[in-house]
Amino acid sequence: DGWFHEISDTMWPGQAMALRVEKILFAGKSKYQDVLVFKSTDYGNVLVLDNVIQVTERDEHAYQEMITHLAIASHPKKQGLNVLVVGGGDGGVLREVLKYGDAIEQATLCDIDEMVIDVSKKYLPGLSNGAYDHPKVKTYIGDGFEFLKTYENTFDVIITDSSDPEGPAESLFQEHYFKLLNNSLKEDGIITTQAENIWLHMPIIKKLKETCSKIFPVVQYGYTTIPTYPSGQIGFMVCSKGKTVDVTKPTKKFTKEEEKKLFKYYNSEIHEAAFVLPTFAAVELN
Ligand SMILES: NCCCN[C@H]1CC[C@H](NCCCN)CC1
Repeated sequence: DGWFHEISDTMWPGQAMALRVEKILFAGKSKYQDVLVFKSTDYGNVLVLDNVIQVTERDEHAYQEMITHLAIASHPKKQGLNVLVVGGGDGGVLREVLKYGDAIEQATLCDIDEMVIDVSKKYLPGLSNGAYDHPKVKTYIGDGFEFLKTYENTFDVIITDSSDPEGPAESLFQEHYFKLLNNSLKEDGIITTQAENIWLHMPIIKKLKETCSKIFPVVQYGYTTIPTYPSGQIGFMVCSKGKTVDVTKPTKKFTKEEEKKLFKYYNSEIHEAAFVLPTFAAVELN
């Protein structure tokens, strides 16, 4: 019928986001998952993995900016930042990391699926926006879980930009992974992970917050609004290794002019507002 329907009986039963398809641009199978890219009539190009919408050109900033800046903008360190992205092969998070310019010493990305990086560069070039060719960027193809085991006390910020718990990213939701993250962080280090939707996944979010709270002194669930993810909202678990770090307050102050130039979604007010929950979620998570 010329429409893509994001149907999942397990992850979002009885509902589905539908996008009208103008043209299929790529359809293939990587070592890990089905990869589809189509040109939509109203949301730009769309990347789909195993029938789950990952990014659309029209609304991807809402996710990429918030998962990145809730962490980096609240980090106490302002120079020499060493940032790792686990997953995020589409390159959007990497683009956001580089907006800190000279404050970034090194930006590393580790994604398990090279096909995602290749098709994103080709069909959604605005996401990485050249980040993969930046001198401060290093890219690894591999399992983020294994990658982290080789780094101790190395990163100031680790962003886990993963797909859903069902599929190749399953291990990135387990307690052991958060222990690895903690071990790879320097003091005062901050992590953010994709942490699901309050309308659909309260049990997963609650479990994730409990798991993180065993390991990190600071654990906060913050969220963004985004039309093409199920129920139009998705959150991030933002944790700090430093108990005096308040991840709900940006320490990096951009001017209003800078914010208008740099971002489509993020600003210092929405940074704080992102952690204010509707009552049905607050009673479960606070
Ligand atoms: N760099 C952007 C990748 C974004 N990952 C996606 C985030 C949404 C998710 N499905 C919706 C999850 C439902 N709460 C798939 C992976």
